[in-house]
Amino acid sequence: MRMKLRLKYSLASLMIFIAVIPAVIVGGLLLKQQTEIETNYQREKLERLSSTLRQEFNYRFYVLSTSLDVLSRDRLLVQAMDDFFLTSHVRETLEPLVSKVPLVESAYLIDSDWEEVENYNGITSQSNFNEIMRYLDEQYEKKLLENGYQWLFTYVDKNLVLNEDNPSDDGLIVVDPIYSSVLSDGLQRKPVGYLVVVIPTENISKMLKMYLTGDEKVTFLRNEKEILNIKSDGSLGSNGLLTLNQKIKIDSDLISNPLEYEVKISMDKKPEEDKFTHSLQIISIVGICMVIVGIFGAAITYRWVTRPLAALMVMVRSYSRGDYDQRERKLRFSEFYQVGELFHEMATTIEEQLEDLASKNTELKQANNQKEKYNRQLINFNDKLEKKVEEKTEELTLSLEREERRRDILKSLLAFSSKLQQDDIKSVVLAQVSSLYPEAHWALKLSNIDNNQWQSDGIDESVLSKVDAVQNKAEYFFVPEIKLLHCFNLIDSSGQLLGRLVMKNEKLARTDLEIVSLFARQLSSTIEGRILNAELERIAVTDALTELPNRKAFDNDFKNNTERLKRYPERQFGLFIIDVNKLKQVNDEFGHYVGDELLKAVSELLIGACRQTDRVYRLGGDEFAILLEEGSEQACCQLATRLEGVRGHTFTQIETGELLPIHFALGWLSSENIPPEKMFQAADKAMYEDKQAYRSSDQL
Ligand SMILES: Nc1nc2c(ncn2[C@@H]2O[C@H](COP(=O)(O)OP(=O)(O)OP(=O)(O)O)[C@@H](O)[C@H]2O)c(=O)[nH]1
Repeated sequence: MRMKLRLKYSLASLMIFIAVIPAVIVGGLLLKQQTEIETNYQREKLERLSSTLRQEFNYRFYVLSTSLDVLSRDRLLVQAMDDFFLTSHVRETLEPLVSKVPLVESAYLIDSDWEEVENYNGITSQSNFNEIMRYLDEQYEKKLLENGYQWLFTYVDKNLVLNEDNPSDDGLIVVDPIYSSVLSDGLQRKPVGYLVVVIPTENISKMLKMYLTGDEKVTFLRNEKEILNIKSDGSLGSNGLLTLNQKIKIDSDLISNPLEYEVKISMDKKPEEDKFTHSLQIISIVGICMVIVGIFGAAITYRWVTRPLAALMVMVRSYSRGDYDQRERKLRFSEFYQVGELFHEMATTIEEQLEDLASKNTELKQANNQKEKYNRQLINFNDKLEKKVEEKTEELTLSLEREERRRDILKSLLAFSSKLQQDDIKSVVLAQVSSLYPEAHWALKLSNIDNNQWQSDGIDESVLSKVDAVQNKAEYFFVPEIKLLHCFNLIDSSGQLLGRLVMKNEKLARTDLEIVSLFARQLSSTIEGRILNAELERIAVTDALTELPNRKAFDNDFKNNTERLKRYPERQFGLFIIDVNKLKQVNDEFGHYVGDELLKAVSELLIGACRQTDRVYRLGGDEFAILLEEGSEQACCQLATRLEGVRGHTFTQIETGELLPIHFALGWLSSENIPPEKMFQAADKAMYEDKQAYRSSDQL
C-alpha cells in the first residue's frame, strides 16, 4: 500500500528544513569567519610578540653592553688590579651591574693573568675562565682581536652559577677588556684586565618569559641546536602550534663577535576557548531559535491551512452522509470557498438526482411488480406453449422422419433413373423396389421385353395370372378377390400399356401409394424413352423404304469388320456393291412409286440370296451393298454366282399387271485379295465394269 503523507508532518518538516538550512549555513559561515579572525589575530599576536621579544632582547643586551663599556673605562678598576684596597670599590661598581641588569647573574673583574680580582654574586676561585682567556689570547695573538670590543661566549658549566639558579648549566658570558689608558684608533694593546659577566640561560628565559602568555613558547636555536626553551606557565594545547621563525642577533658597536639565534615563537592554534564557545553558543542559540521559529511557523501554517481544509472535509463528510444543507463559513481562503461552492453545487445536483432517482425507483418498482405479474402470466403461457410445442415438435419430428424417408426414397428413385439404362430392366426395377420396401413382395412384366412374361419376387404365378385377367387400364387398381395386392399399370404418354408392376404388402399408406405410383410413372416414362430411343437408333441406321440398314450402318459395320480383321487376320470378310439398272427409266415410264416397288423387290431378292450372317445395306438411290461376315474368296464367289443367277430372271409385278424384270450390276471383293481400305473402291469399280457390260449387251 502506498504511504500517505500527512500534511502537518510535511509542513513541519518543510519549515524545520527551511529553518535549519539557513541556521547551518549562517552558523558555518560565522564559525569560519570566527576561525579566520582568530587565526589572523593569533598570527598578529605572534608577530607582535616576536617584535617585542626582539626589542627587549636587543635593549637588554644594549644596556648590558653599554654598562660594561662604561665600567671598563673606570680608572679605579684599572688601579684595583694592583691595589687591594680598591676591592670594595670594585664590588660597589659590579653590584649595580648585577642588580640593575636582570640578565646578569654575576660579574667578575679579572686581571691580565686571568686571576680574579673581585666578583659580585660570583663563585670564587674559578678556573673556568681559563678557556675564555685562552681563546681571547689566541684572538689577540692573531691580531684579530680589535681593541676595546666586547666578546660574547656561550658556556656550559655547572660551576659558573649556582645550580639552583642555573639548572640548565649553560648561558652566555660577556667579556669586556679593560685597558690602562684610553686607546687611540688603530692601536692594539693587551688588556690589563677584563670585566666578565655571566648570563645564565634562566635569566634570559626569565627576562622573556614575562612577555609570554597562556600557550606561547619561544625556542632559541643556534646552529640548529636548541639552546633556550622558554615556555609560559600555561600549557600548550593539542590543537597544533602556530609558529613564527625569526633571527635575533646580539649585536652592538661594542661587540666584536655578534651572536645570532634562530628564534622559533609558537603558540597554540586553538582560539581562545571562551570566545569559541561563546560563538558556538550564539550560533546554537540562533539555530535553536530558527528551529523553534520554523516549528512555530509550521504549526501556524498548519493551523492556517489545515483548519479550512478540515472545515472542507467536515463539509464533504456531511455531504457524504447525505446532509446537503451544509454551508461551511470557516473556509478562510477563496480557493477553499470555491471548492466548497463546487461541492455544494455537486451536492445539490446529487440531491436532485437522488430525488429523481427515488421517483424513478418507485416507478421502476411499480413497473417491476407489473412485470412480475406479466412474467407469471407469461410463465404460465410459456408452460402451455411448451407443451404444445413439444406435441407439435413430436408430430413434426415424425413428419420429418417420414419426409426424410420419402426424400430418401425420392433420391433413390432419382438415382434409379441411371440404373434403368441397363439392359436387364426387370431385375433392376425389382431390386430397387425391394430395397425401398423390403417387407413387400413384387412382380413386374413389360410388354415389349421377354414376351410379356412376369418376373416375380415372392408372388405366385396363379396370383399374377389373375392380375393378367383384369382389363383395368387405370394407373392403380386392386384385384377384387386378392387382398393386399396393389397393381400399378405402366402407361406411356399415348395411353398405351407398357407393362404392370404388382406389389403385395400388408400396409400401404397413402404416401407410399403415391411414391410407388410416382415410381411406376417414372418407370413408364423411362421404358417409353428407351423404346423411343431404340426406334430412333433403328431409324438412324435403317433405310425407310426397304427397311434395310442404311449407309451409316454399312460404314459402321465395314469399320468393325476392318478392325476385326486387324485383330483376327484369319477372319476375312467380303463386300458386294450392287446398282439397280435402269431405275430412272422405270421411274420415268411407270412412276416413282413403281420405282420404289422395284427397289423393295431388289432388297428382298438380295436378302433371299444371302446367308443369315450376311447383311444387305441400301447405300442410297439404287445402290446396295452386302457385307459377308465370313467372306472368304470362295464364300464371296458362291454369293456372286447366286446373285448372277437371279438377276434378270426375277420379276416384280406392277399395278398394271406387267412383270418388270429385276436387274442389277454387281461388283465384289474379298479382303483375302485386297486391303480393306481399298475394297470399296475396287468393288465399285468392278460393279461399274459389270454395268458397262450390261449396257453393251442391252444395246445389242
Ligand atoms: N422410285 C425411286 N427412284 C429413285 C429412288 N432413288 C433414286 N431414284 C432414281 O433412280 C434413278 C437413278 O438413275 P441412274 O443412276 O441413272 O440409274 P439408272 O436409271 O438405273 O441407270 P443405269 O444405272 O445406268 O442403269 C434416278 O432417276 C433417281 O431419281 C427411290 O427411292 N425411288
